[in-house]
Amino acid sequence: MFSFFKKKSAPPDAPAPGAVPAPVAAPAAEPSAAAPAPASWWQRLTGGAKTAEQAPEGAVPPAPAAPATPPAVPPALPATPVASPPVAAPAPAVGAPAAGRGAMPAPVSAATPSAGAAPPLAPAHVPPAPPSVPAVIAPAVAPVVAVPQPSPAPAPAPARAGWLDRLKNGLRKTGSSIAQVFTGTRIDDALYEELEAALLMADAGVKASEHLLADLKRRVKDSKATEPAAVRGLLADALAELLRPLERGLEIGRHEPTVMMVVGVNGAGKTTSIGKLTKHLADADQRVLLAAADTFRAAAREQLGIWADRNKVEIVSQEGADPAAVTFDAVTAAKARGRDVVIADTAGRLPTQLHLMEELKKIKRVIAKADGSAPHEVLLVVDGNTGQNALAQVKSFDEALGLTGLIVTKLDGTAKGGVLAAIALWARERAAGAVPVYFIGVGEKLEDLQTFSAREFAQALLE
Ligand SMILES: Nc1nc2c(ncn2[C@@H]2O[C@H](COP(=O)(O)OP(=O)(O)OP(=O)(O)O)[C@@H](O)[C@H]2O)c(=O)[nH]1
Repeated sequence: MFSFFKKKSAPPDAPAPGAVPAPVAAPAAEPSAAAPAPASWWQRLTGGAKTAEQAPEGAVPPAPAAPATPPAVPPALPATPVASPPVAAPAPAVGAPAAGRGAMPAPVSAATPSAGAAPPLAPAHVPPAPPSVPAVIAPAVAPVVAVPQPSPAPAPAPARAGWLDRLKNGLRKTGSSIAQVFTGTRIDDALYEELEAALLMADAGVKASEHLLADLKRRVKDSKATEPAAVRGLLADALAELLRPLERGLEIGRHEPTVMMVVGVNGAGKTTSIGKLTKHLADADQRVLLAAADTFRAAAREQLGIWADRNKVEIVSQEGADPAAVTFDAVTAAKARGRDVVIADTAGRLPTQLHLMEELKKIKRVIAKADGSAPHEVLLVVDGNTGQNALAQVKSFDEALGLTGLIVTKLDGTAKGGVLAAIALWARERAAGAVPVYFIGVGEKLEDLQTFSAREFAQALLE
């Protein structure tokens, strides 16, 4: 079973979890500091917050024309929202009852969008009614929230074993694997030198390699270890400790909707990761709306459209439009329709392409005009194959946009996974705190997007 999200911990200023009421009639208004903390997706799932306030897709108005440019100020009603044509999608039956996951019937009351709140924007296609809350996990009691814990046990559950093997195989693809260093009989300078070389080969970089070696020597001394095999265990501890600040679960539900902006260089795996993420969100009864903010590359829009069709979620997409305008309309529509999550897929770009980086900043600014608290996540997708270059990308995109999370892809095919140690070391010095690695990609299949566990990753790197 794919375990994707952790239960959200209560925000520091929120009332005690038990006192958090399920938002039974949440409007699409921007959250204010004084408002009670909204329930997480998990809370809504277990607290039954999906209620009649949801406008069924049957109430979606027809598609008008798209704006040429993003509005300068956030209008209550966008004058000309995006009309995105269906992307080779068979139109699902409008108003059809939800099938599959839930035991409870889909909402049937079609709330007509109010004239003052709902923008007349239409999605590329209208998915069936949202899946209902499975009865088996809908207790009426207030939900319990818990802080995500790093997995303490090195022995993975069978479900994780498959992808862990792929991760290990990928990370093993170096001529001198780190594990080989510990096959000798003595702990001496030669062992440490070999280890440093192996860490550098794994693209941990000079600073992180030196940090790990110094930490390891201290641990060896403290534990009075005498066998190289024991040193390997101590290195796993040191690495897991270094990586731990990167381990944090993605929270959904603090905002309605949670708006995510996904950025990265060309081919990093943005669209694929969005597709996988969308699938898992949809499976968790989250109503997702995608924004195809790569408006110039037809293939990019089509690829996202295919994921939207597959997952039966809405997409806002328009060829040649301003990416910021498309994103603005997507956020506005999601707010009006009470969607849970908006994910904006942006075009790939190098951080050195300054005009394109300016475009990303503009998208971010315009999202904030549509929803003052958004974007709630600015996610950078980096290709693990790029090694130290991934660190450079993280730094550059962070400087331009202020990242809130990372997705590191293609770790199934790289020997350069050590770069995560370099990212972790950099994150220690970051004024705004560590940027978490929400997910890692270990293949092209749906189940190959996994949550990041510092301990598991450390073990995999050292095998
Ligand atoms: N092996 C492997 N391949 C991946 C992974 N994630 C993505 N890919 C592949 O990487 C390629 C590029 O992925 P895309 O999702 O198109 O990348 P993108 O960042 O959206 O690309 P642009 O839109 O051109 O910027 C595709 O062939 C994906 O299947 C992963 O974790 N492992």
